[in-house]
Amino acid sequence: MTVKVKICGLTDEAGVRVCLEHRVDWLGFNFFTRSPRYVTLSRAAELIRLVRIPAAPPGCVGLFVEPSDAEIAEALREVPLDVLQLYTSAERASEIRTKFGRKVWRSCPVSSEADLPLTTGADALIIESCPPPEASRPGGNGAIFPWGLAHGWKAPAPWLLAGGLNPGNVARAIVESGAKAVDVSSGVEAAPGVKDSAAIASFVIAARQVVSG
Ligand SMILES: O=C(O)c1ccccc1NCC(=O)[C@H](O)[C@H](O)COP(=O)(O)O
Repeated sequence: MTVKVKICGLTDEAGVRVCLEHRVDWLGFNFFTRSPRYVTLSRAAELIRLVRIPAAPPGCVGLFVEPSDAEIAEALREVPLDVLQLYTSAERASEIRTKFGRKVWRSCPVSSEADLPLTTGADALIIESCPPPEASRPGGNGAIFPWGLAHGWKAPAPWLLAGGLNPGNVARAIVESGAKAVDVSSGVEAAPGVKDSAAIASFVIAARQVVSG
């Protein structure tokens, strides 16, 4: 089975276009205002208009950190998001899923086997490393966790592996974790918030060379 790929934190047309060329499965737009990858709702909507052209467009994912209902409602009014990626508790994720009738992916910080969730109110889970103590944001820090932790995990939902992946380590990460889908942001950038088209292309090619499951 070909591994699916999400490229997160897109901010410009060049990044979106290289994702389309390489048939990336999901594009991520970051609505956390303190992120170097933050995009306004209108900018995300503008970029998404570019991807509605192909016959099989990628899914569009909006990333939120502890969002209020009002924040989600406004985003959904302005941006045609397929998925809400949430940094929040399982209970709040489930509540948002019910309230807004939209697919919800919950980001779960993992540093040991005990952190791997066994239940979920979400449609999918993104498992990634815990933020370093000095971090100013809960994700997008480029930190990794021991990928092998996920191997025997009885995941309660489909899941994506994230955190510190890059073109040079993604193949090994897939093999060691057994992931069927991967998510990257800082590992395909030339500088925080500036996507590198060549790195995006190399990442997708490297991930898809691995046969998972
Ligand atoms: O990227 C950010 O600045 C960010 C801010 C707040 C919450 C999450 C954030 N990023 C997470 C992601 O972009 C991805 O979904 C994923 O975790 C990959 O992160 P990375 O380690 O940078 O590849």
